[in-house]
Amino acid sequence: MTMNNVPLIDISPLLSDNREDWLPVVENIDQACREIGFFYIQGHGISSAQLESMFTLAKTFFAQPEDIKQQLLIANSSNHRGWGSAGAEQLDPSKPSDWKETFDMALDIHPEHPIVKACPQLYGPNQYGVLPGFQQQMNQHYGLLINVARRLLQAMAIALKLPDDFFNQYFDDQHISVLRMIHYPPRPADQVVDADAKAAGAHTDYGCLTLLLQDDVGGLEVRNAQDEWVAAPPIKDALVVNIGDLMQRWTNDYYRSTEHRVRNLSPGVHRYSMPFFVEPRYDTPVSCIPSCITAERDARYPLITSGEWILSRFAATYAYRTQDES
Ligand SMILES: O=C(O)CCC(=O)C(=O)O
Ligand SMILES: [Fe+2]
Repeated sequence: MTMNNVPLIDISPLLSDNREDWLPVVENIDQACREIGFFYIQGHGISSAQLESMFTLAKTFFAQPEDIKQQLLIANSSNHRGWGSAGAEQLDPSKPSDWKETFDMALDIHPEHPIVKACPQLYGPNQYGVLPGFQQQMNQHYGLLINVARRLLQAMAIALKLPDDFFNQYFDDQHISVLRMIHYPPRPADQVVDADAKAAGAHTDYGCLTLLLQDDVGGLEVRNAQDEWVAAPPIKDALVVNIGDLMQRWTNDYYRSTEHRVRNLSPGVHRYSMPFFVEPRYDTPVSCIPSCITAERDARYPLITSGEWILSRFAATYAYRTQDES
């Protein structure tokens, strides 16, 4: 049976002490990764109240005055942290800019730390601004999400016949996962957009996995293996998980990094979402996993490090970076 829609998987058995209980979940995850590259998870253990509180926080954050947010401009950050204004990120270069503002944070590491010296484009301090409790709440949520991600990565390692900690060994205290908050405001009334404009253009994600929390507005669409755009509507308290390009490469294209987009929203509607981009430490060697090199499929990709890969993708996506470079 092939999947036309995005399946829903209860991952709570992954917390069982009995390894046998994990296997059906491992299989379901593996199948979803191979067939559509997208699935919903429930039973992830993050409470409804916690998820709600994050939307409240996002609304409060983005409602701050423009000049306060300007002080956190991501374009002024050497390591890609902070606020991005509407139009800064263009996911589909052939279409008018996405209409959204963003806030990115990751592990907060002191500028003098050796890893920051080694790779200053990906490590270093966050910019939080002045909103009381913001730093704590973001970091707390980041901690909850990385734990869910680690559970999924362990399940994938088992499915791919690797040691349990194969992926997680690269998710120690120096991984480069990013928690992003997104606000899609209504487009200005006088902005001319063509009929197929999107709130977020069609794209794939760069990293290993993305765990997405979306509000109840809807609009997320996923391109399935039959090349049809299918809706991935909000399911209360579920997270949407998808495979990114780096994991596709690591699995020699067995796991699919699937295109997705966000439909243009109705006039006057605000949408909020929070992707957590799960990315291993910058020096992770990514070469095709042995169980993914088969009689039918030779290794398709040479070795690359996670950091090289991510930086090459940043350069292609951000207007402010390409402007800097030209
Ligand atoms: O806002 C959404 O629902 C999706 C966002 C997304 O795909 C991304 O930021 O990579
Ligand atoms: Fe995405």
